[in-house]
Amino acid sequence: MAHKLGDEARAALLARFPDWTHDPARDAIQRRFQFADFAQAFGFMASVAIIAEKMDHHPEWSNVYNRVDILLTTHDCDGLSERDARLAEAIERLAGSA
Ligand SMILES: C[C@H](O)[C@H](O)[C@H]1CNC2=NC(N)=NC(=O)C2=N1
Repeated sequence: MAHKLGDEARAALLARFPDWTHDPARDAIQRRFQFADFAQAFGFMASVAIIAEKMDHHPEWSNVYNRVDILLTTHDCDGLSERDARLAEAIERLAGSA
């Protein structure tokens, strides 16, 4: 069972991922990624999808051409959990190598 982050842990997560913005209403973090073209964007999404499935933790996302908007939150606890931090970490790594 995922546990919702407390205030201190949430602040630490937000500090760790400065390129992500916090949505207080959802208790979620979100970020826009921009790629050279659709193929790059979709390849990134495919890589994220594989990792998300392995983690059993999935993004809420949308794609328009070369843009991918990702929102992370944990539905099981209706807010941010350590699972979101782990997935954000993996997404940042993939984006860095894209
Ligand atoms: C049954 C399945 O393990 C759960 O629904 C998983 C799937 N992926 C998930 N993804 C996210 N973002 N939050 C969850 O609580 C969650 N739960």
